[in-house]
Amino acid sequence: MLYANDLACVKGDRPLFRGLSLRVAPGDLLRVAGPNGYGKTSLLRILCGLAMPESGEILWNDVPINRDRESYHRSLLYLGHAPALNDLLSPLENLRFACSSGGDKVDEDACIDALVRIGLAQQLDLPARVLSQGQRRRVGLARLFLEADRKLWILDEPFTALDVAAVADLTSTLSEHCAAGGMVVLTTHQDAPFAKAPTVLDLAEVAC
Ligand SMILES: Nc1ncnc2c1ncn2[C@@H]1O[C@H](COP(=O)(O)OP(=O)(O)OP(=O)(O)O)[C@@H](O)[C@H]1O
Repeated sequence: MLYANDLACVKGDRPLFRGLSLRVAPGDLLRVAGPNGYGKTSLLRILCGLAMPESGEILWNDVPINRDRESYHRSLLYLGHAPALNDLLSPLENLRFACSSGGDKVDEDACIDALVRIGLAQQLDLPARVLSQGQRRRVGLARLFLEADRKLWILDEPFTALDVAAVADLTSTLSEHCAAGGMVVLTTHQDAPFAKAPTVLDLAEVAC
């Protein structure tokens, strides 16, 4: 379970939010909402341990995340808002690199299956620089099929640039992860067709 208690965040000299607490239990899908610049990405990076809050603490299974970062990061998959691709590498090479740098053993056939499943069968060997924005997004999202054993998925704008069918597919994948006892925290500015509406945390309510 992920638990954040009384978080405050300051960027530069500007306080973004304070008094923010949240709890994400197995099966939960939490949508972090709020206008541009209210701190959604900042919060997700804090929850991942990539940035420090001004105050407050974050616990994973009752242990502060900075006390056992390795175990926390083994349970976590974070996809940032911009697909981090090397333009010179193919989708397959990018996916293998992303998985191996995350510490996972990389099975080439599984990577190919994941890319085919996400709709990139025709683009497996193209350099990433020629991919469309939606295809670039899909390369990153293919990790979801490879890392389902990571309980907590933290996803920044995962629906951006996806077409209607891909949005529906991703919605199903996220729902299935939660139904299997996983947890999802995401940001999005668009409505996605979840069968069960996510819990919403609106940063406008804790903004400074
Ligand atoms: N290093 C920094 N120094 C100063 N300000 C920063 C820094 N990093 C982020 N900010 C500011 O913090 C605010 C929150 O940024 P953040 O990316 O978390 O917002 P967001 O809610 O995710 O926005 P969007 O909906 O546009 O993606 C913005 O006003 C941004 O300019």
